[in-house]
Amino acid sequence: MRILFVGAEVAPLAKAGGMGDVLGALPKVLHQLGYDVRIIMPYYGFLDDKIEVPSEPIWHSHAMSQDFSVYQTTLPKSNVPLYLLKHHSFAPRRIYGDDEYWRFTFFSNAAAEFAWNCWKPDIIHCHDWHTGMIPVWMHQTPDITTVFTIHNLAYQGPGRGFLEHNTWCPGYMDGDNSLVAGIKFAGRITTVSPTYAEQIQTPAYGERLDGLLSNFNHNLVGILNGIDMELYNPAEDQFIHQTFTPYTLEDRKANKIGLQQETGLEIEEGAFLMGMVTRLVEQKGLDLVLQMLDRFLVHTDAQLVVLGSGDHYYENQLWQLAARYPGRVSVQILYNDVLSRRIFAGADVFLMPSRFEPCGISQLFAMRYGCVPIVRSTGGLKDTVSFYDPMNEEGTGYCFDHYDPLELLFCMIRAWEGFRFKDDWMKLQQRCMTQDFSWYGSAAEYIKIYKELTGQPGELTSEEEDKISFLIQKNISWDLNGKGNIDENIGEDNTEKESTETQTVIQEESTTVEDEQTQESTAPTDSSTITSQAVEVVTNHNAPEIEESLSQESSTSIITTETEVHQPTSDIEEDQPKLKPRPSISSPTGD
Ligand SMILES: Nc1ncnc2c1ncn2[C@@H]1O[C@H](COP(=O)(O)OP(=O)(O)O[C@H]2O[C@H](CO)[C@@H](O)[C@H](O)[C@H]2O)[C@@H](O)[C@H]1O
Repeated sequence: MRILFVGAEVAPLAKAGGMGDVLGALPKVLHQLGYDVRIIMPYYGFLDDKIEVPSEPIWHSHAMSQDFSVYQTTLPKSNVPLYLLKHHSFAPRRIYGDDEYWRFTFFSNAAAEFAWNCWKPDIIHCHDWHTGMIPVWMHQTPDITTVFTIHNLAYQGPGRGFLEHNTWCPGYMDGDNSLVAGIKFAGRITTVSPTYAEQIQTPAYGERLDGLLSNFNHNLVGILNGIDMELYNPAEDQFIHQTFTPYTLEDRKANKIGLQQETGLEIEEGAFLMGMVTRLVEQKGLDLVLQMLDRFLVHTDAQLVVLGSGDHYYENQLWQLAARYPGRVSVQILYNDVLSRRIFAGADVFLMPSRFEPCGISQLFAMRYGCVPIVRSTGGLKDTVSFYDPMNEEGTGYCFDHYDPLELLFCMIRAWEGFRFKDDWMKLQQRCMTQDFSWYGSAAEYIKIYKELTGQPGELTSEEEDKISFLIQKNISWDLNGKGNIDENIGEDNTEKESTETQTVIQEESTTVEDEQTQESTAPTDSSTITSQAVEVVTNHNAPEIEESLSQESSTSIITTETEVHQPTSDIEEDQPKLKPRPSISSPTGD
């Protein structure tokens, strides 16, 4: 089956938020499971710094009276073919900007031409408003069907008037803007969590489309996002101060100290350190934080580090907060992947009190790095963070229901108290870190949809089921993807060799990013745990064959990785100063 992903962001090459994470990870997993999946994205001006692209394009054509070319390369750390669509409007070194309606309408149009005339897929998987017109155009192409994923209903794209003026709106087209067009004409509509799929059918979350979505609910399904567990692995992450696993949480402390040092916070190992990594927009619940933080800080030893950029209103408010609490509140107004990882690895808790949240990826990264989430139970946050019950040693985070500053305050107080019970806290962190946030389970749901839409039974083969359960086991067991010597237990395995190669590459880059800060990059392991988990893994009778077929895939991946792994992950990030110890308030210019 041939699947073409079309989207504006693809991590680690071009990412402004969570959609980029999805397009950078899900295709890799589908490819690993044997599907011919490819991605097309704009050839942004900053991509040449991040990836090697052949000098000759593979195809030329035109759309909306404009010429464009397509270049072919590979998604970093994978064998997934990646097509880059080149046009002068994408030459500026940014993803979004004033002319984004025109640019992305053009991008969709050119991607449709590509699918009709260059590489014809069975399925086009479209993402957000940027690609909403593709299902309309494909409506009369019977051998190409579409899946349309809504990452955020709040952004709906250009209206009907703009679309009619700039591109082809066929007579049968119906819909007021590009997002609505996608909803009405897609073969299947998906959104990124089951709870959000329910919520958007109600006036409170429907962004005026609740009626439409209720009408289409037979065609709407919520599939939870995952994360790239390989790229975000605290046991191997060379961008953090000290690698660690759930079984070596003592080592995590070095990350807390390092974070306090480089963000200008008081160096206090016992302080309750809260982190936020977020776009600074209304959605993310910043007004709740701003309303109650004074009260919390006055009565506790808490510290807060915020990394984000977005609305000036929130930037200003956060700066003022940092000015009132020097050494206790640090506000970093920038986009920086390295610092985000260090916050996940160093903070004790992660704040995400969102007004609404389609899924949320940041809380998944936080849990993966043992940073306990404090969330409002809405959308995907409700589906991914479970209520912490210390008595029964269950749950993974602190949750509150109503969008109310006092509820957030109580929740933070509970977390601050819980933090004093060190043994329980460590178990809570371990539970967070051993959740399955991989893409495998969700990829299976997408595969079923792709199959149904192409006229096959909407179920997995037994071989696919075996492979997926093996891979899930591998991800949560902290051995195969960590530094365990699992190869002694299940046949031939390239894991160790690969990690050494990857480490060398990343270590080199780490030196540049950290400005000559030297670090010991040991990956601690607990051999007894690893051995017992290894025994668990080998009980899967198909494990050796599956492992062998997968190791072929991943060993080639490493080779393609070398040039790309070490690149900065955002177009915005590269214009930012390198990370150094800094005072607690930073301006966008880094002054
Ligand atoms: N200043 C900064 N520096 C470095 N990294 C930063 C950053 N600001 C944000 N990020 C990163 O960007 C991503 C944000 O993803 P989220 O899913 O949490 O929210 P977002 O609203 O962008 O995504 C939307 O799409 C995704 C994907 O479907 C949904 O999960 C989500 O609910 C929906 O709102 C994370 O990887 C985070 O670490």
